[in-house]
Amino acid sequence: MKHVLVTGGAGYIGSHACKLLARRGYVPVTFDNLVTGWSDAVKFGPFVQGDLLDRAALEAVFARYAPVAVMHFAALSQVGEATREPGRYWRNNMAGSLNLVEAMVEAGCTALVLSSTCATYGDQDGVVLDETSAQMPLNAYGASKRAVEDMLRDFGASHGLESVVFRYFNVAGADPEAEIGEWHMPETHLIPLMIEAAAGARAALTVHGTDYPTPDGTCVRDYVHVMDLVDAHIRGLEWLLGGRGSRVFNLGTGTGFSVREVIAACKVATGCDVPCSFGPRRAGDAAALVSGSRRAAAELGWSPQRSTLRDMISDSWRWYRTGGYSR
Ligand SMILES: NC(=O)c1ccc[n+]([C@@H]2O[C@H](COP(=O)([O-])OP(=O)(O)OC[C@H]3O[C@@H](n4cnc5c(N)ncnc54)[C@H](O)[C@@H]3O)[C@@H](O)[C@H]2O)c1
Ligand SMILES: O=c1ccn([C@@H]2O[C@H](COP(=O)(O)OP(=O)(O)O[C@H]3O[C@H](CO)[C@@H](O)[C@H](O)[C@H]3O)[C@@H](O)[C@H]2O)c(=O)[nH]1
Repeated sequence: MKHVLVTGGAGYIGSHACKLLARRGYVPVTFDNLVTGWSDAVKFGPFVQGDLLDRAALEAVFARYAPVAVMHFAALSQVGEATREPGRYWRNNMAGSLNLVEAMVEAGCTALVLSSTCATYGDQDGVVLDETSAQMPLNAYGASKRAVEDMLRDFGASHGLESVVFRYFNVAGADPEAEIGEWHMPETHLIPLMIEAAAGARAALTVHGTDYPTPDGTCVRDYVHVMDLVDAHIRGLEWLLGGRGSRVFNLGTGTGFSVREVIAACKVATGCDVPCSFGPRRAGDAAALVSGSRRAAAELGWSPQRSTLRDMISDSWRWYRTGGYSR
């Protein structure tokens, strides 16, 4: 059995990756400190509770499981928090990833799939964002992710570390079987907050900014279903295990939706009104982030199957109605 080390496997995207890895015959070994994750989300393989900043804990996990590759999801990832606490973001995301990569090199594990983000592109009005676009992050979150990408290039050149870097656009939805889903405490992401408002668990959704240079004044994002996203990760893993070398891929559908459009789709998918209030812009937000690349389709054969607003919202709604990890 091939073990794959999944950092952040107790989190939203990492837990969905574990489910798909297990289904495809791998043993996902979760390494997570539970800073934003849930032990209840670790259902598909062994769990090692540990911190990326603890080098000895990382060395122990490589010695025990000898993973063939690493999927590296563990990070702090809230744009607003990163703007308020840049030091925490640089330490966790950058220093933590350095520890991980050094432990990999020492253990002779040379394949890494990285969660990066379109937040590394920053706010490039009117520019089609593909993998060759300039990276000009607006906040410590995006900057720390760009730095990890740079670090991987150096470790590739000097230590033979091969990496597939995925720059995700906005990830949404949940396991259609509602075994796992998105559950953050506190929640900051649009779709789960909107669902709480639709369910009456929150007084209203605050729309952050209505004066952006977009067709309806609210921010535009490219939403991709978490199951489609983790399917790309398996393809990236197999690309590396097949010896095809380091590569960067955007993961988005190429279609952008404004906050107002997502709210309208929520009303249709759930049959409930979404009470809204309208507030100022949120610090660190770009006006529009939409992928302009077909590289993942062309080279990995990736084809999103559930990334419609209807499916993403319906799957999140179903998961929310089961009670999440608060049950
Ligand atoms: N959700 C999105 O829309 C989105 C978009 C782009 C990129 N990403 C990236 O995808 C990855 C996963 O995001 P998510 O939404 O699942 O977040 P999440 O917060 O649900 O999961 C992150 C996991 O990492 C763990 N973690 C954080 N720091 C750690 C450390 N030092 N040591 C061990 N574990 C640690 C947390 O406990 C958590 O379980 C992140 O790297 C994020 O930057 C997410
Ligand atoms: O209560 C809310 C929450 C969000 N938004 C807006 O909704 C959009 C999406 O916000 P959110 O769901 O918080 O996602 P992003 O801030 O776009 O960030 C996500 O997507 C990035 C890539 O775009 C990733 O890097 C991050 O990890 C991930 O959190 C943004 O325009 C927000 O301003 C609101 O209007 N009200």
